[in-house]
Amino acid sequence: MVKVDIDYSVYLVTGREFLPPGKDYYESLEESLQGGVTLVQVREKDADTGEFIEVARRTKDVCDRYNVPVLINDRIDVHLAVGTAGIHIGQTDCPIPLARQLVGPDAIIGISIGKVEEAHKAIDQGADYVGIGAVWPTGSKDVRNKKMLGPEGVGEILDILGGTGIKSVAIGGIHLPNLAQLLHASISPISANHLDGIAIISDIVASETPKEAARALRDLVGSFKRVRKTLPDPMAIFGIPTKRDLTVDGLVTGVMELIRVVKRETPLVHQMTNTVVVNDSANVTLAIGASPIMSTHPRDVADLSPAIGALLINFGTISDKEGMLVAGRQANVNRKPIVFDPVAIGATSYRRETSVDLLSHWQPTIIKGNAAEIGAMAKSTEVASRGVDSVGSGFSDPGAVVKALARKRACIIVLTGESDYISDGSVVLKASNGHSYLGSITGSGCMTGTLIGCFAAAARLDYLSKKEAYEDLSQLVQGDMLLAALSGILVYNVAAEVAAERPDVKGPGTFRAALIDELYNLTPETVKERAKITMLS
Ligand SMILES: Nc1ncnc2c1ncn2[C@@H]1O[C@H](COP(=O)(O)OP(=O)(O)OP(=O)(O)O)[C@@H](O)[C@H]1O
Ligand SMILES: Cc1ncsc1CCO
Repeated sequence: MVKVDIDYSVYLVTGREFLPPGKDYYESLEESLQGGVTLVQVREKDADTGEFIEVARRTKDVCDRYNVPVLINDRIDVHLAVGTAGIHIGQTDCPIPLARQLVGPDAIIGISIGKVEEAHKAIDQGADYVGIGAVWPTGSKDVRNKKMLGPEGVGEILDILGGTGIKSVAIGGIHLPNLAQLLHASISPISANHLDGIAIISDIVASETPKEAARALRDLVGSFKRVRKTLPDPMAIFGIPTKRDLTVDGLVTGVMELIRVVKRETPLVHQMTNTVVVNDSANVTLAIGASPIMSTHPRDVADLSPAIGALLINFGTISDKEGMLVAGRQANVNRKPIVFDPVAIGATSYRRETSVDLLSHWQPTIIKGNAAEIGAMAKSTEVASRGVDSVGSGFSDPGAVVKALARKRACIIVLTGESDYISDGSVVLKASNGHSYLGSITGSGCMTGTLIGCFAAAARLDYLSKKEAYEDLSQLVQGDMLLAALSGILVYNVAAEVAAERPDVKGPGTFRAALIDELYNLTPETVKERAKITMLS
């Protein structure tokens, strides 16, 4: 098989030590090939040379029957003896230039990399593919002293590889439940380069049913790669090929429709939020026509996940981390949208660390924050915070900030303030409704997050009910999440304007009650009349 024809989608790395008791290695291998493994690497850490050659030879015999190439881990002599397709080497093994001299131009050479500098070196030295990892902690390799890359770290490396023709697979801690998260969140921010596949050991080798295990992984990777090829705009984060009308009028019509969907479907919105706003958030959810459930226990949130329409994670009083880890992961598995509100993230190192931890466990759909919070997420020093509040005049170019962060985090970004900015990494919207009273009540931003969650649930239901909805196994969420974010922002701010104009509203206290009433009474037509939206790109 020539190099360019090699399919890296599901790259099995063997490990006889991981076989379930009583399972024969060759039987397991054959079943995994039947399930759709596309490439095999023989990895024998303890075998002596004679045994390694024997295992490699028999592995190649089995793989030849499925037209699947075999690579050898580390041992160029074993590769030469058996005549496999190539080798895989580590950073401390034989250097690529010397290996190339030994194996010749037609053999595949792949190398493990975990850093940006190693990616540059692999390019310079002419690697055919790189194995990027470890993405997450893994039981199959000692990675205690290695930095876990997470999907975002993989994305940074993919940007370096973009346009070079070098293929890429990710490795380390990859399992079916986190695969869609990995594929989606590692799409590189600048060049929209994506993984060519995943390298898997235990999920296949340790399985009693390797055929089914391999098939499930292959179907998901295959679905992802197929869809990425056909996207009209690879920079649009969620890449949903719906016929979105990208004009201000089209967006407003979409918002009006989502308001109706919320009222008609009453989606259940699971909220893990802070103790300051929990009651107000439940009330705004009811006022708009959705149904709130506030729950934090890890077992309870896992049980709830299949039934909810969307999940809000707001770590304002930062006390339910365990539950947040479980709820977010389950939301990804069940393909439910997640709105993440990293309240006061810039204020303490504990909050920053918690955010890193949460976001390495699950992929958010929408991140919403004020200027200080979005600034901290973007590692910008332009805006300062005072506790939960943002201080100062904000970003000089807020549109550019939200767009870049949307690409970096592979999700929708919402920046709130006097004007709000929303981006999916491609489009940038500015929404200028609202009232200064919103800055004078506590939890104003938190309630915005709640409403965005309600509309994310509605957008998903709306998508699933339509004829053009299609099944993509790798989709992390379904539905127009840019529209959901815009809907939450518009509805909240238009209701605030109407409330503030009421003669009985004398200040923040009466405003707070009036705001819930006006959310309850709000019609799609009022939103259309008052919406102030500009499309910045
Ligand atoms: N001066 C203002 N004029 C118009 N709208 C505003 C103003 N201040 C805030 N808003 C609106 O209020 C909502 C919350 O935004 P804000 O940036 O105040 O959140 P926050 O600082 O996170 O709030 P909190 O920490 O109290 O939850 C957004 O929908 C935003 O558009
Ligand atoms: C005041 C406050 N403190 C933690 S969360 C919260 C609500 C507004 O963000």
